[in-house]
Amino acid sequence: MEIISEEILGQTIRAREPMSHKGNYGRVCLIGGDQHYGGAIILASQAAVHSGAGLVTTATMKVNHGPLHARLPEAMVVDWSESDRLTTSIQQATVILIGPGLGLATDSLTLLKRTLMLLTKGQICLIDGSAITLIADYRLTLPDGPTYIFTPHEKEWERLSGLLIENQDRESNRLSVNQLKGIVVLKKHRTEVYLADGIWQNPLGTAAMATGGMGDTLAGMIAGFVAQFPLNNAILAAVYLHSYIGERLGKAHYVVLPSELITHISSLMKRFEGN
Ligand SMILES: NC(=O)C1=CN([C@@H]2O[C@H](COP(=O)(O)OP(=O)(O)OC[C@H]3O[C@@H](n4cnc5c(N)ncnc54)[C@H](OP(=O)(O)O)[C@@H]3O)[C@@H](O)[C@H]2O)[C@@H](O)CC1
Ligand SMILES: Nc1ncnc2c1ncn2[C@@H]1O[C@H](COP(=O)(O)OP(=O)(O)O)[C@@H](O)[C@H]1O
Ligand SMILES: [Mg+2]
Repeated sequence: MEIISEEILGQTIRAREPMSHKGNYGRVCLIGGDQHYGGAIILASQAAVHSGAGLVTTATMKVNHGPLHARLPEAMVVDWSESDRLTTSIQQATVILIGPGLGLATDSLTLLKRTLMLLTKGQICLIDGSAITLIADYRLTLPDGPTYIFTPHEKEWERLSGLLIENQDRESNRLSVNQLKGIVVLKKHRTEVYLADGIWQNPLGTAAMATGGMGDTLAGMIAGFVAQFPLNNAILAAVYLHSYIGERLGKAHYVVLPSELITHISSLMKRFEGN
């Protein structure tokens, strides 16, 4: 197992080409946020925009549209029950993130199944939060073609892999990840990233980050990073930077609010950008 270091940031985050435009920085479609968990998809969307994703569309329950737009006018919104618009948004996306605040209702399950069916080769699909629990509970199979990134916390990983938290050692995790045919970011105090060809551990992070919405924020950051940068490095850099900011804020704050962490992403990306 290798340890992620600060160099990953300069190796991954590139200075922008002067002649580039928003279309060069990825189209991210985020799907989630029911009547109880609108905050989760708002945080994920903010994190994707602040990480530099070129175009962000958020498909969420209609009740969340006003709150989302009030905080993040940069995002486009789609009513997740409008199936034609949703289909177009998914088809046009280079990166799809599904799960933050999606909930476990029948409509959420239907939405997840429909999203999975629409995915095509070359797209990157991040699966977080409720989407992980639904895939585990209903044993959904994922179509071949897209690249999948799962971002479970330990309990979600227990549901998905069948490994009890106390049995989640690296060898057992590796075997389960291999069966999933995806990348797994196993979130905990020292998050582990299971890539196809190696396991990386995040050396950063603090208990000041143990607050609702922190994982939704990471999911949005990873979505923004993989929309712009090469896959494996993008995941490692997003995981590292999320905790780097969390640790810094944690020195002066008892608890780090995800919405505060998000406001620091872009300035730190600028500080660490490589040529
Ligand atoms: N503002 C919003 O809208 C927010 C919306 N959210 C959305 O809510 C949805 C449900 O997600 P969820 O994570 O809150 O609930 P769930 O999947 O039941 O897991 C909790 C269970 O797992 C256990 N557990 C064990 N180890 C753990 C670990 N390392 N990290 C965390 N938990 C661990 C834990 O143990 P316990 O607390 O009982 O000790 C408990 O039994 C999802 O869509 C998410 O996006 C949230 O992001 C919050 C902010
Ligand atoms: N004690 C801790 N030390 C380091 N990081 C933590 C700690 N507690 C939580 N985190 C981080 O916060 C995030 C929590 O994710 P998750 O449980 O999915 O939150 P939520 O679903 O509420 O957004 C993960 O990135 C995790 O690594
Ligand atoms: Mg979560």
